[in-house]
Amino acid sequence: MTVSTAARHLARARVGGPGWDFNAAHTGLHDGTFEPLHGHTYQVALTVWGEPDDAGMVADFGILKSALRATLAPLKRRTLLATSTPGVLVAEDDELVHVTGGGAFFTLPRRWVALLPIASTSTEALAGYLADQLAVQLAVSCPRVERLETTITESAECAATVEVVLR
Ligand SMILES: Nc1nc2c(c(=O)[nH]1)N=C([C@H](O)[C@H](O)COP(=O)(O)OP(=O)(O)OP(=O)(O)O)CN2
Repeated sequence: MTVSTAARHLARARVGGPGWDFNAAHTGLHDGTFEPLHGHTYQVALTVWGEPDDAGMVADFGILKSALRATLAPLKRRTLLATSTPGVLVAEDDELVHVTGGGAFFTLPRRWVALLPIASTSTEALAGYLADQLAVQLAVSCPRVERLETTITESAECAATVEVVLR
């Protein structure tokens, strides 16, 4: 006997996880003060939801991995600096980036830095940055994706997840 159902299937596809690591430095802001600059080996994952197509896919894993890889590439082995932190001035010239505020003043070579238009480099903020970048890309390349979620794991015990609803 064949059992059929008219229920709409919302499928979830996931890429990333173990093996999707990148190293970066950052400094979190705690009570308005920068903590010392330090590094993490961040691990990332991307999950998408949507109704599968006739081939049974919500989005091709290959396209999802390419989008995730492209989004991570500018962050790898860089110092991640937020450019929209209240009370912190980030100024750049061709060679250098100068950061003033949060109880610190430091200068780094421009090529070592990824400037991110976010308010902090907390794990949550970084997950939100990735989610926003991926939402823009997947809205074009994966039109069946209705919702996405990025997770960044900064250590065995600390991770953050941000969700974006596309439509
Ligand atoms: N919700 C969040 N909390 C904290 C974040 C964050 O991004 N989101 N970040 C930090 C620090 O910047 C740091 O990266 C991690 O701190 P912590 O886990 O406390 O790590 P430590 O090694 O310093 O602490 P141990 O107690 O030795 O594990 C803090 N909080």
